[in-house]
Amino acid sequence: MSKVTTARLLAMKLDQQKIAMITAYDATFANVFEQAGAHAILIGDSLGMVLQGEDSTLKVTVEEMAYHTRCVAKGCTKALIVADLPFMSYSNTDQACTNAATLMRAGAHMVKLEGGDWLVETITQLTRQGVPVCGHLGLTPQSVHVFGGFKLQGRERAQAEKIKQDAKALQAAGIQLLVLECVPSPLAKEISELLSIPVIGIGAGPNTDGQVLVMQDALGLTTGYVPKFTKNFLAEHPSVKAAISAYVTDVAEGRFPGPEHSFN
Ligand SMILES: Nc1nc(=O)c2c([nH]1)NC[C@@H]1CN(c3ccc(C(=O)N[C@@H](CCC(=O)O)C(=O)O)cc3)CN21
Ligand SMILES: CC(C)C(=O)C(=O)O
Ligand SMILES: [Mg+2]
Repeated sequence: MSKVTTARLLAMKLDQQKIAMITAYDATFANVFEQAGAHAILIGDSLGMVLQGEDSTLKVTVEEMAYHTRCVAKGCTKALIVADLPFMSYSNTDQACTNAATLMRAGAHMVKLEGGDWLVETITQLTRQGVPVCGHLGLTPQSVHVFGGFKLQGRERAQAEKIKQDAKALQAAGIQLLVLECVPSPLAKEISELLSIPVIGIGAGPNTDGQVLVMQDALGLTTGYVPKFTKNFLAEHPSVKAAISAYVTDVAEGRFPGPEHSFN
């Protein structure tokens, strides 16, 4: 596999080849995952939960994200490296630019931020200044206390319409990738067809342009409550590399996610 760029991900959407993304937080796993064929590696602020043991992502700092981004970047030569801007690190355009610069200097190729049309100006500025941006809609974990828990989003008609409008606004502002988390499968399908950029789902059914999973979930290591949209690929495979290769091919061939991993 040659170097993955945003242009390559767009070409994959047009060719109906599914994109496989997975989180990683260090050089060792990032390297194994890219060898296993993952197209993109996400340094997710989920590290607050899976590495730090917190019950939300809210305490994660830009410095912590930069440290893990540096670690991942050392282990990767091919995958697209996407880093989350953490909670309250992009409250205004200047703050977003400063913090995005820190993550890009740490080795990210793209930054991800959670939210809808209120981010239009921020996305416009970031992209103008050379920072590729990934959006994140649906269940945005940084808003867990607004939602009252990690709950499915977009079930009601008005809520679904808002997510759709936000997706269009973010695309118009310049995002090159969108993560759609925990929404009904038909809504995710509709948004994936509506947008020209690739849409990566998690708990969003099989009809998106790709999938993302938290690595601890994909390897069956998550303690406590395991979200229904995850699958332990290590259960049926002899090594971490084989497990993630299976994830990549199951996504490519439409075997993952199945109905048991999706909300209808
Ligand atoms: N291990 C792990 N996996 C993740 O996917 C993940 C994290 N951590 N931390 C950051 C966020 C939080 N996420 C979560 C966490 C829990 C649910 C969850 O419990 N979902 C319920 C849906 C409940 C409903 O029906 O509304 C589920 O059954 O999956 C969803 C997303 C996704 N991200
Ligand atoms: C669950 C994914 C999409 C994420 O944002 C993270 O790992 O932080
Ligand atoms: Mg995140």
